[in-house]
Amino acid sequence: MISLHRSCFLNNTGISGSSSPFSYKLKKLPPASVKVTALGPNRDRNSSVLIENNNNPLKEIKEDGTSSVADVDPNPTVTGEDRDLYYDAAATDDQLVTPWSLSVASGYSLLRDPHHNKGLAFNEKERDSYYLRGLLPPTVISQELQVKKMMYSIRQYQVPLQKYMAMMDLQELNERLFYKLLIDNVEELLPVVYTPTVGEACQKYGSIFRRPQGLFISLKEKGKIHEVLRNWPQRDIQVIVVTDGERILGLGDLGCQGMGIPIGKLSLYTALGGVRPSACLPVTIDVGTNNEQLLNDEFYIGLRRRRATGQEYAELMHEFMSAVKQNYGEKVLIQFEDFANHNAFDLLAKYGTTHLVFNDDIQGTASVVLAGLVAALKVVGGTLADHRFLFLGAGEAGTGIAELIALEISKQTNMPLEEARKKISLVDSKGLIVKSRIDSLQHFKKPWAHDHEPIKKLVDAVNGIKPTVLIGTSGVGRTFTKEVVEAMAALNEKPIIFSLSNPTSQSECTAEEAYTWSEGRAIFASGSPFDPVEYKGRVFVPGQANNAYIFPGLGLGLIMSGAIRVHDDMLLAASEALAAQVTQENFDKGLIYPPFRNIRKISAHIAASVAAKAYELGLATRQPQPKDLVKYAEHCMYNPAYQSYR
Ligand SMILES: O=C([O-])CC(=O)C(=O)O
Ligand SMILES: [Mg+2]
Repeated sequence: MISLHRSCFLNNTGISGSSSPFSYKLKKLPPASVKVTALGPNRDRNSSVLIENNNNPLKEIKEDGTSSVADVDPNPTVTGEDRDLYYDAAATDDQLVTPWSLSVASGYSLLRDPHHNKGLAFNEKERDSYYLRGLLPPTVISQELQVKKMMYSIRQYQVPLQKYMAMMDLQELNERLFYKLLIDNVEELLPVVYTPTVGEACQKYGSIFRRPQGLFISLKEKGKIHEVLRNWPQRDIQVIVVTDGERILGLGDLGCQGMGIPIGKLSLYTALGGVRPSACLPVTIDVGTNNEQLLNDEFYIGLRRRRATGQEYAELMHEFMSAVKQNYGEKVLIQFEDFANHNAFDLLAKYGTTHLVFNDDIQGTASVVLAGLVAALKVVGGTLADHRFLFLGAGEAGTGIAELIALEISKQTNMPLEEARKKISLVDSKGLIVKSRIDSLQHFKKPWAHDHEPIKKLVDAVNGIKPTVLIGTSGVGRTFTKEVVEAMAALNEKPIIFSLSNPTSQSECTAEEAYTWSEGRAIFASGSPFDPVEYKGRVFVPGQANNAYIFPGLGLGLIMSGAIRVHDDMLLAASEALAAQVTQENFDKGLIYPPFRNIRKISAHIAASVAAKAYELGLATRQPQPKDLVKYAEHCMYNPAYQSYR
C-alpha cells in the first residue's frame, strides 16, 4: 500500500491523440483509495479523482511519465454501480496536461473523505492497511448499526431545521451512510432533506452555510464559466440541477440561497433514482436578487445587487449552457428548477432543441399530476375527457400540467389539442383567464384564454365552470377556502382537489381542511406531505403529488439510454409508468400514489419506460438497447452499502 501523499509523476503521452473520455480498467481488482491530483501549472485545472478497486495502483504508469495505452479504455460505457469500479477521469486531451501525481487517501485524510469514509465500520484489516490505528475508537460496527444510531440521534431533534443540518453534516462526513439512511428511511427523511424543510433551509441558508455542496456561478464568473466548471472535483457529470433562485418553491426570490434546492433534488436523484452521487452537480446561477430583506441581511451569501435581466442575464445563462456541453458532452442532463415564469419558459424553449434539458416545475410536476389524475379516475370513473379541470395559478406548474392533460386527452380521443384545452380553465391573480384578457396575457397563458365571462373570484369560477377537478398551483397558501372546497363538494360526489404549492405553508389548503370541508369525500393530494387525517372515525391518507416521484426515474431513464433530448412523450411515458405502480391494495386504502417506500422500484419502472420511449423515438445513443430495461435500470442503480477496502 502506498503511504499517505507519496506521489509519482505521470503524464498523458500514452493517450494523446484520443479525445474521448478514458478510464483505467480496474474492474474486479480489490479496492483502495487512490487520489490523482493535478499539480504544477495546471493545478487550477482541478483534476482530483479517486481511484477505487486497485490494490496495485497504476502500476503501469511509470515515474518517468510514460503510460501504457493498455491501461486506458478509450470508450468507457459502463453506467451505474459498475462505474465505481472504474477510474472515471473522463478527461479529454486538452484537460489532461502533465504533470499528474498519484497519492493515496488513507489515515486521517481518509476519515475526512466523505466518499470513502466508513467511520467505525472500518474493520480491523482496513484499520491496519489504511493507517487508521488509533484514529478510531476500538469498536467496529456495521453500517446497519450506524444507520440505527444516526436515526436515533436525528429523532432527538425537535426542530426540523436541526434534522436537516444533521443530515447535511452526515452527507459531508460519510456519503454512503447518508444515502443508506435516506433510502432505508425515505418516508421519514424525505420531508427533512426535501420539502418542506428544504424551504426553510433556503430561507436561512446564509446563516447555516458551512461548506459548498454545489457550484456557485455568479456574474463575477462571466467569461470564466468553463474554468469554473473545472474547479468542481468530479468530471464525469451526468445530471445538473440548476436554479437562479428567483422562485424557490412558493417562497419567491431567495437569490443565491436557492442552492438548497439543487442540492436537495440531486440527493433524491441518488437516493430515489440511483444516480451515482459523484455524477450529480448542483448549480446556482447568481445574477442578484430583488429580495430586499436578503440584500439587507448581513449574512446573505450572494451578490448584493438587483437581478440582472435581458441581455446580461441571457448571456450568462448561454455561457453556462455552452460550457456545460463543452465540459460534459451532449448527454449530460440539465434540470431547470425554480426559475421565475418569465425565464423558465424561454430557457426551456431556447435550449430544448440543443441540450438534454427539462424543466421540473413545468414538466416534472405535470407528469406526476397526470399520473395522480389517471389513478384518481379509477376511483371516480370516466375518462380524462369526461372531466372539467380548474386551476388556481397559471404559472409553470399550472400551465405545464394543463398542457400535459390536454395532450393526453387529445391522444386518447383524437380530439384536436385546441379542443382538448377547452376542458381546462385557469384562474390567475386577476381572475379567470378569458379571451377578453388576451392582449395583456403572458404568452404561456394565451392558449388558455377561452370564451367566457370574466370572473374575479375563485369560488365564482368554481360555480361558473363546475369543475370536477380543482388544482392549486398558485404558490399562495390557504386560497382553497372553506367556501371553495364546499362548492366543489356540492358539485361533485367525489371532488378531486390537489393543492400543490410548496412548502406546506404555501399549500392552497391542508389535508384536514380538504377532508373536513368535503365531509370526507375529497380525493386529495398535496405537493408537500401531510399526515393522515381522522374524520368521523375514518382515517384518510393524503397523496403527495410531488415531482420527486418523477424526476429521479426520468433522469435515470435518460442517462441509461444515452438520450440526447427530452420529448413530451417521455413525460407521458413516465406518468403512465407511475400510475401503473398504484396497486389495488393502495386504491383500497384510498391512495392514488404508491408509497414512497417503494420508490426505487417505481423509479426503475419509470426509467425503463422513459428509456423505451427514447429508443422508440430514435433519441437514445446507447446501443444495443438492453433487453430487459427494468432489470438494466436496477442494475445501474447506485448502492450505498459500504465497499470492502482490502
Ligand atoms: O421542490 C418541490 O417540492 C416541488 C417543486 O419543484 C416546487 O415546488 O418547486
Ligand atoms: Mg421546483
